[in-house]
Amino acid sequence: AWGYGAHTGPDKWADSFPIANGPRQSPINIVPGDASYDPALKPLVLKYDPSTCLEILNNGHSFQVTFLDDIDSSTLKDGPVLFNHRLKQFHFHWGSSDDHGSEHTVAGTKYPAELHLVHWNTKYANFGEAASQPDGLAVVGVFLKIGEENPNLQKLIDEFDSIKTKDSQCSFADFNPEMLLPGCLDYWTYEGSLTTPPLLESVTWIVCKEPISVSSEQMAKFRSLLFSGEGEAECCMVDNYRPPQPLRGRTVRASFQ
Ligand SMILES: NS(=O)(=O)c1ccc2o/c(=N\O)[nH]c2c1
Ligand SMILES: [Zn+2]
Repeated sequence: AWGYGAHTGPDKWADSFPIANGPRQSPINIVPGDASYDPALKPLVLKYDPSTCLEILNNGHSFQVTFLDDIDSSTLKDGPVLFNHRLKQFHFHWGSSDDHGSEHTVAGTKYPAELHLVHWNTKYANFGEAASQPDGLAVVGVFLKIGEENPNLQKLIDEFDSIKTKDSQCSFADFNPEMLLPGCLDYWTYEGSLTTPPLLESVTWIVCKEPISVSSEQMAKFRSLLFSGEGEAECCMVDNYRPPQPLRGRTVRASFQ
């Protein structure tokens, strides 16, 4: 099975998932100077309902908070997308130290972590269907930057003792992911893919320019989660990021000047 280790990591994914070498893979290095400002891009409209928050889990690749997506209560509209999208889950990617860990980079700058809010286009029946369509998913990426302790991230960290090992989960309610968004929703957008297998080329990426804060101590708590399952040799969940992939002629648009 795929992972982030020497024998299972990103350089090996193409063996089982040949699309890894496809024309619209993610993440990418965003070069602000090369991005083209598009005045036609609308402001992002993110409306999240905390009552749709279901559980927090460790899936062996990251930790994830999943949402009830059977009605239009937590949605993404406008921005670069033409249709309404529903929030399915959010998760993170991070490094083994504070100087790296994000998937996207900005002019080569690596952030210590990156949040992904995963939404699916409601013109399709469900996430699985949407994930196989070129316009099926919209993922909002938010960078984490070392600074003040983030009380909203702390609400997630406080659950980590219950989800330390692979395939553990616990119920988690009334969390509003809006609290994890930066104040300014200026973004870059481009057509890309899932950054983990199956690496499907179905994602409109929406990467926020402004990071949110996380303290170094909070990042250390992220690194206390385990890739390994209960009763297995402990393997710290760190460096669960794919490095930037070739742009292959794609245009990155900016919603701001
Ligand atoms: N890391 S990512 O591109 O946001 C992402 C989002 C949703 C995903 O679902 C997946 N398998 O079912 N992989 C995956 C990666
Ligand atoms: Zn992700």
